[in-house]
Amino acid sequence: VSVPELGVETSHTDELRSLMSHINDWGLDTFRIEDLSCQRPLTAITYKIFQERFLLRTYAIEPHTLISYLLTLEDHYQQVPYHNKAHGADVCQSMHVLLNASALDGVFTDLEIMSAIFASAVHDVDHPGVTNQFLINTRNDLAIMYNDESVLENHHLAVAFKLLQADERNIFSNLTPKQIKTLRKMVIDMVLATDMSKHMQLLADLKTMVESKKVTGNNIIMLESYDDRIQVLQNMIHCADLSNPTKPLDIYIKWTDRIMEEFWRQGDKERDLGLEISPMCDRHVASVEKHQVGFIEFIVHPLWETWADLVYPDASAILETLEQNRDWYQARLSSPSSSSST
Ligand SMILES: COc1ccc(/C(C)=N/OCCC(=O)N2CCOCC2)cc1OC1CCCC1
Ligand SMILES: [Mg+2]
Ligand SMILES: [Zn+2]
Repeated sequence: VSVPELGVETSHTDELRSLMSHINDWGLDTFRIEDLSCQRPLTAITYKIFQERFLLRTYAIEPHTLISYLLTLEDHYQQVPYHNKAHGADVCQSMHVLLNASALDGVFTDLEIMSAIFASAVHDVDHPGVTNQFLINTRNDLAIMYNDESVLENHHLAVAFKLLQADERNIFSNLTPKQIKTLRKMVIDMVLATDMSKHMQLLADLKTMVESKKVTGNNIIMLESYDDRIQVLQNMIHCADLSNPTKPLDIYIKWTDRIMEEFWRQGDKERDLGLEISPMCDRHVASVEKHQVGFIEFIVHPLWETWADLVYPDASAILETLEQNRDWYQARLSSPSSSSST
């Protein structure tokens, strides 16, 4: 069974191929890839990364099996404003770039790298566009199923692994049982770490690691235990998940428009249900710029500053862009407020 060169059927092959040649660059325009890939950004990007890292050869993965899994995975992302297949594709590509930090050169095994790319691609599959708290407050079946604990993140994992059970989609069929066991544990640990309620603990542990950072002669980070290795991978997927404010401003603004629309639709549901409207979810009380400045000040910058310390100087340019973007939103705060999309 033959597969198209870029993994997806498109009439824009030349343009898509040229865009894909920037797969290793921070700030790749996921929205343009969404259009050029005929609405298949997750399949196109993940397929390219697997090829770029020779993972099909290393793990004897059939191209059509990988495409079949990725297309089905992509179809299981819901059509919600933010947590859709474009976000999955964006986090996957961002993780791919973070893994290339020179401070991490040769640190992770191929299995750990494949686990990280796979975890990123699947990390929000079947996201319903509402928060864990909303699912808990409305006694949603998912909250009942997962006893209010990391409800969404447990669901994303269950869906991702269930899709692997079909032979024609089982991309890990040629891994040894031990490899599959290790990959499954690492993917679970990484996706569960994208639950925002784990943020403070993750960041505290990362800071401790940075303070006691051990490096080799040429500034490569030394990670001896599984706990140390998975902690770095968990922080990487968390950084990738919270990377929108570190991207070129025009791309960041598009992500802001999407997350706000998703939050406001949740607020609309809460209003209709007579529930208290969650913070930032009331479209009639919008302060988009203020919330983004707060998000960067209290969550995103502390995380990325610590990450930039760990892999110094690899993430310095990213931190620079984050600070410029914060200043841009800050400046709009003091001037007469106008919608963030203009
Ligand atoms: C571009 O703006 C944003 C991008 C991403 C995110 C978040 C929180 N991503 O976190 C991953 C888990 C997640 O999505 N959750 C779990 C907690 O509740 C929120 C939904 C928030 C953003 O902006 C928010 C904050 C300031 C105004 C709106
Ligand atoms: Mg998530
Ligand atoms: Zn996410």
